[in-house]
Amino acid sequence: MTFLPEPPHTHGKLPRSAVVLVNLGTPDAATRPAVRRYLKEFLSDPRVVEIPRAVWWCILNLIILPFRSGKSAAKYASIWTREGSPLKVYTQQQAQYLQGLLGERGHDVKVVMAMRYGSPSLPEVLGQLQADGCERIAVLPAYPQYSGTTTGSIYDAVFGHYARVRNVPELRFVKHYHDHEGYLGALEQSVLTHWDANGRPDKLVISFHGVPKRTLLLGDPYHCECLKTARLLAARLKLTPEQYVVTFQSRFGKAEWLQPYTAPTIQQLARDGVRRVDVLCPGFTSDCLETLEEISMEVRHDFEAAGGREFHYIPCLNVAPGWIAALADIAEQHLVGWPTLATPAQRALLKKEAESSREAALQRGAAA
Ligand SMILES: C=CC1=C(C)c2cc3[nH]c(cc4nc(cc5[nH]c(cc1n2)c(C)c5CCC(=O)O)C(CCC(=O)O)=C4C)c(C)c3C=C
Ligand SMILES: [Fe+2]
Ligand SMILES: [Fe+2]
Repeated sequence: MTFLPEPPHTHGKLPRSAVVLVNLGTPDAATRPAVRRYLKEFLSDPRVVEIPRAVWWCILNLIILPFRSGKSAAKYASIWTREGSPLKVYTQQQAQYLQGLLGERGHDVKVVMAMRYGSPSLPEVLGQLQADGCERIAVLPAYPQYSGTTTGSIYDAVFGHYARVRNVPELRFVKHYHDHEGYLGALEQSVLTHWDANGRPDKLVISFHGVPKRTLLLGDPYHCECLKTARLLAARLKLTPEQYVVTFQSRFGKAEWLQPYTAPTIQQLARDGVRRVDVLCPGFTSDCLETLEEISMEVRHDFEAAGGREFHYIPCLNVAPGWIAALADIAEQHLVGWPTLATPAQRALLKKEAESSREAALQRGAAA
């Protein structure tokens, strides 16, 4: 075992703190080879698929990758933007706005984003932070609900990277924020804004990404955290149990996943005469393939084909100001005790930097 080379040490240089916002990852392009590369890395993770390795290697390489890559690439093409994959574009913007807001709150903290699969990879980003002199790192997964398949896997990748590093920084990990006031408040605000503009549905469908049911039986808290998010959000929206339903989407493979499944539930609602459904996906903090294609295209079509009249997809939190404020609150709660608070002169500089980064982001948005 050899360790990675250390960056040169400079005496007297002030160590900095950093927040790494980590999301799942996405292909580099909406093409068959790029999607195949991404799926191979993602689906080879033993946290994601818990089948004996030799058996899974055969299924993955001989069946899944040859058949799924092309189909998935076509789906990605339907949501791709000029700037790239929505998941990556939003995560990048969130990191930028978070850096700006933490700066406005007086913190001298570097905020960067990383992807668990694909690029920019965790080893790449963590290596760069070390080169930049960051000796305190807070890892902030983009998943409000903890699951071993997602958050647990990010932890693995961080530990795996530092297992190869001699001078390991001080580390903190956000585990979950499924019941965080700021997160719930941002969700509530996005639903109310949608309802103010469009009226209310007959049923609100709160759809989370599924996981195999086996993981729940083996102790993964994800299902419980999803139900808690939904219950707390419904209470804020003053919904009765008849006015909303919690479902699980994106089933993969033949095994049973968490139920009820989103698509069949929504089809049944249409058959039962429910005229309008609104769908919210609070487990995703950025819009992505699973929301923009699966929910807003496929499930919308299923609902309408089954006789439903009005289907509304309520977008993810993305860069909503309330969400960026919640991210800043969550980050601050994990920075406690670290010397991130700047002097008045540094604060003025941070404020100026935040303003120019906000302007640059707005100009990029206007140009896109
Ligand atoms: C095979 C098992 C899978 C598990 C378990 C799983 C859990 C899981 N995933 C997310 C969030 C996202 N998943 C996304 C895409 C996606 N997910 C799987 C499979 C599992 N996910 C696949 C094969 C794919 C790729 C697309 C496809 O071919 O269908 C995405 C979107 C990525 C994007 O590029 O836009 C997200 C986000 C969570 C939160 C989760 C468990 C809690
Ligand atoms: Fe997934
Ligand atoms: Fe999907």
